[in-house]
Amino acid sequence: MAQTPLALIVDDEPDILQLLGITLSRMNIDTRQAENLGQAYQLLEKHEFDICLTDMRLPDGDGIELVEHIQNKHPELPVALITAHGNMEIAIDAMKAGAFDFLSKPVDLGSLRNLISAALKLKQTPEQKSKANSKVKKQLIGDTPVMKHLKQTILKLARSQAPVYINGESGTGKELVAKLIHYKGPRADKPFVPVNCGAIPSELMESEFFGHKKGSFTGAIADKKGLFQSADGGTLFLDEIAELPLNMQVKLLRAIQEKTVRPVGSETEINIDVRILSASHKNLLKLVDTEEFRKDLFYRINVIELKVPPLRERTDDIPKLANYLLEQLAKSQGLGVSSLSDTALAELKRYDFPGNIRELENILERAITLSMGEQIQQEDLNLGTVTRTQESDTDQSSAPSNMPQRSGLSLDEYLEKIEIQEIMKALEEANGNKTQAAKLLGISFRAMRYKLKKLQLD
Ligand SMILES: Nc1ncnc2c1ncn2[C@@H]1O[C@H](COP(=O)(O)OP(=O)(O)OP(=O)(O)O)[C@@H](O)[C@H]1O
Repeated sequence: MAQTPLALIVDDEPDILQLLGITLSRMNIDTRQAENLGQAYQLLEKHEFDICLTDMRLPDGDGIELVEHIQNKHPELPVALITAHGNMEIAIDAMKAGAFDFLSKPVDLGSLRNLISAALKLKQTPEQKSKANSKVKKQLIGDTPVMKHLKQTILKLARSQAPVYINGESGTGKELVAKLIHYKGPRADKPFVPVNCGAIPSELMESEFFGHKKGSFTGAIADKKGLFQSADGGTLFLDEIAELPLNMQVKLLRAIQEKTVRPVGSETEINIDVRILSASHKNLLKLVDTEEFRKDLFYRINVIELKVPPLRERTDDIPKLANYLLEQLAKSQGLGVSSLSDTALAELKRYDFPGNIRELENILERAITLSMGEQIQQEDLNLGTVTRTQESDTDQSSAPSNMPQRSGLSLDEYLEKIEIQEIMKALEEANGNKTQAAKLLGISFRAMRYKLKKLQLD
């Protein structure tokens, strides 16, 4: 029979200790209680706990000290902080220090139950772990020190409920990192819902995120669940979060803080339990400075920031990554696995990869076709743009050698010509997919649509 879980609760108010003790025992959880840090440290030495709940203010210190102590001495033990209502700053500090989650006073029973069940799931059996792992079809390849560190951080963050903001250039693997954080954590058996914030037309955003009632606007022919509800119990991944219009940022912040949503046209709020992961290739802090991104939302989603390095900063990963991608491509095309000649590999190691791993995938896919089943040669890679042997490593703004001639054109006409050339190139690389092409160019989907129209390319 499975052992009854054991919780450590730390609070200097005997009434609260008693209340939490009774509540947890109704959930079949045994408790040990401490009224201060000193007692908590002693109990931690004596027992093997499954979860710890601590108040912030204690007679001999604060809850964050306890979080830090547990991080150092018992890193496997999930600890949650109970904070005064609305004190988000402390909750965020606690999560930065390694708290698994937080609860606001007065403690809501539903939230407590969700928190406890997520914490207990961290003690997964090896079978449960491998079942969850099998849901991520792709692996994060890379053995360079930065990638090793990234993989370790992912495992650590998977155990927490803290919001994580993933920053990195287009195609570096931000979505893959988000998926791994979800599937390696206690929410793995609930949905992972990715959403590209730049691809939803602004007039539909509220209904997409929060759902709508039938008849609430023209076209609302039936009730519709929003993305938050679809992700309930799991993770909502807000990709390209910098593209959210300001009015939507306010609504999103409210939903995250209150843990409720109200579908368009509905009178009632619905409770939701969703972990928020977000990503962008832009510098969000700069957008906060220029007031294009709300500071309060920035601090709420950016409790932990994770950087995914560009491929050009870890060229030693290229051989392994290329082989892995060639295997994946062979599988999806039902063909034999191609290999790369030494010169082709050397050429890849010199290339700059502005589109990172997604670009490497595209290059290899094209090269497989060109090599017609033989070993892939340097010329099959067709790397038309500048490689790092031709230009210095640091000068990333250098122009490709196939720039159009300016002769006779005004500056505006010339710039337009370059714009058309770059857009066409990105569209070709993305096989005509506008969302992906926009990503390669580092612009929003809306900006892409606008440019295609303006330049009469659509
Ligand atoms: N380290 C890696 N190992 C193996 N495959 C990877 C790795 N990183 C990324 N990929 C693959 O590269 C492709 C692009 O990755 P992903 O979509 O996660 O990037 P992204 O940073 O979210 O891109 P964007 O900013 O354009 O949304 C995916 O097919 C992904 O599986």
